[in-house]
Amino acid sequence: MNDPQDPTSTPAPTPTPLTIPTTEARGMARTRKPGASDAGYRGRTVWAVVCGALATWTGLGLTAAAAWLITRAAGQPPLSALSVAIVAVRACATLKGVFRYSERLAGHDVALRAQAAERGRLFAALAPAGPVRRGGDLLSRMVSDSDAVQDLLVRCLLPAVGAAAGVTGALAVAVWLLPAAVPLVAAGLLTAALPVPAAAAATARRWARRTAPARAELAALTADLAHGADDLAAYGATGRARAAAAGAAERLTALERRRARAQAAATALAVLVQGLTVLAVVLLARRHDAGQVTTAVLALATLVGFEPVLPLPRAAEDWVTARAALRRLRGTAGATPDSADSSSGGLPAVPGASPAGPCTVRVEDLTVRYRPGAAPALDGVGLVLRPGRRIAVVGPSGSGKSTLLGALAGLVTAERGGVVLTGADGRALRAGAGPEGEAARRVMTGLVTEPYVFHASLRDNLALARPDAGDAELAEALAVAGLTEWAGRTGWDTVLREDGGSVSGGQLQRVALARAVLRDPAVLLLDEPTEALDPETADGVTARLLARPAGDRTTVWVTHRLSGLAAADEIVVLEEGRVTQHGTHDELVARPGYYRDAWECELLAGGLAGVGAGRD
Ligand SMILES: Nc1ncnc2c1ncn2[C@@H]1O[C@H](COP(=O)(O)OP(=O)(O)OP(=O)(O)O)[C@@H](O)[C@H]1O
Repeated sequence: MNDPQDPTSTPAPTPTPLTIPTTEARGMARTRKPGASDAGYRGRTVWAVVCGALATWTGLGLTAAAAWLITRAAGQPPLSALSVAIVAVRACATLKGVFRYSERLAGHDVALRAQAAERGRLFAALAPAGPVRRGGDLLSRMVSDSDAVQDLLVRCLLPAVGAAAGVTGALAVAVWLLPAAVPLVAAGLLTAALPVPAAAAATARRWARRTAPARAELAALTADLAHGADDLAAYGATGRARAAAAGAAERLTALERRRARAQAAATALAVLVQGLTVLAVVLLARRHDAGQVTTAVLALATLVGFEPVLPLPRAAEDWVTARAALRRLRGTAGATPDSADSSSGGLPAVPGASPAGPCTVRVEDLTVRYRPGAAPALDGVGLVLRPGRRIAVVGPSGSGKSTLLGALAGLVTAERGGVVLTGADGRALRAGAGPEGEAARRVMTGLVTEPYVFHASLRDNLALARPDAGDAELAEALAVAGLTEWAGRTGWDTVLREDGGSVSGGQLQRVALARAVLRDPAVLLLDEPTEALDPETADGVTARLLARPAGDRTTVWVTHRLSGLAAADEIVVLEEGRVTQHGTHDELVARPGYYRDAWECELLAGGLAGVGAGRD
């Protein structure tokens, strides 16, 4: 989705496959020297700019020479008197085409390379943060905003250079032929080149503010239509939802039409200035008795000098959009772990770096309230999660389990207290937003948001969590999630659908789980990893998760299902936002309370009777 708060946000284009580098490509990317590619960009950009200017000047030369040739030829002079002009016309015509072609080639080449590099940088910045961002947002930034890098050069910089060349060329012709016309030509060209584009940019900003809410509304209704299609059909509400989306589309179209009219008015104004300037130049040349040839050449050179200036209002509008997109891209990269390394977050030792070695997590008086006045979702929770422990969090629905995991992942803001992660090196980080929180999230993350599969291959969907993972590690993560057989049938390189349409709910959940397992952070957070699975599969996944050698890794997982929790080192029971019980399975079933009641209910439900009998 686009950022509805950002007025210059543009709708995300049709999703294209999210191409995540394969192992080999990632290797190549690592070995490429950044300095070499930067120098390559600069060289190509300079070449595009030079060719653009030369194309404009040769175009001017072509018009001036042709005008001179035609008006001189009217007087039927000897052919030899025209030969230089004939050669000039041919040379300029050929060179103009060559320079324009070279400009387009070099410009688009560097723009597409820069765009690809920007997407690579963005991906590299986002991937280590783990599965904490929604795919739509990621895809929008990968596809839509990184287009801005391309637009900036092709639609903004090159037109601006062309306009500057046009202005200087036309002024040079005026200086050469009729210096008295210079102020007039300069005034006309600068009016079309400066205030008109500035006005167009201001108008673009104003209209963007008006269209952004309409676009956000349409995006939300369209997403509802796509993602909620089954529910809408089940309740006979598809027609209503379609009508609402169509209404939003019409409102947006009406606004866009008015915005296009404003854009056309800016271009028309520039054309009007062009016409008036040429007319004024002709009148001035006549007053100075400049002669037919001079008047014709001067008028046509002025006319052609305006040509590269006319696209400037459009370029100014594109500049507004591109700048906003670049700001968003910088914001994304700025909030990523790589850039977080440059910020201290008020901590000692290496600024912004994650704690090293085994990590201890202290949850101190954690109180979370989603709305002022509402009951707290967490109320003074205090816990110490030691390295290497496997800790299950259980409790009734709405007791605050997901909120606790969200707070550990730094996705939930605490009203009071907080979560502090301390590494073996003594370095402490507070979970939350900002660079410090990002650094904490690098080592304390996992499956904490709704599972999501990207429009990418199974391999790339997994590699999102660890781009440098080898095939053996990918296969191991899949095995823990119980997806080995499915992966064998589906194929590692089959593209999965972004909306999860090509995988079942349970498979989607397990792909996300495999991703979290592959990431293998020091503190692995899992929010109901077996939620969408049948009891037998869920038990298998839990058993494999708990059977993995823990080492120093702490695993915190939220679950409703108590089967298998005998293997957990600790069980935390949350009720109404408070920790009411804390101990091992055996300790908790021996005490009256929520855990024993829930355990007995599970046994009575029948599915676990065998497991319970086996244990006892
Ligand atoms: N985004 C939110 N906005 C407002 N209230 C919320 C939000 N998320 C959770 N809550 C409220 O906070 C409380 C705790 O919710 P939470 O999702 O953490 O519980 P839970 O134990 O994970 O529940 P479940 O087992 O049903 O997933 C609930 O009363 C819930 O309604």
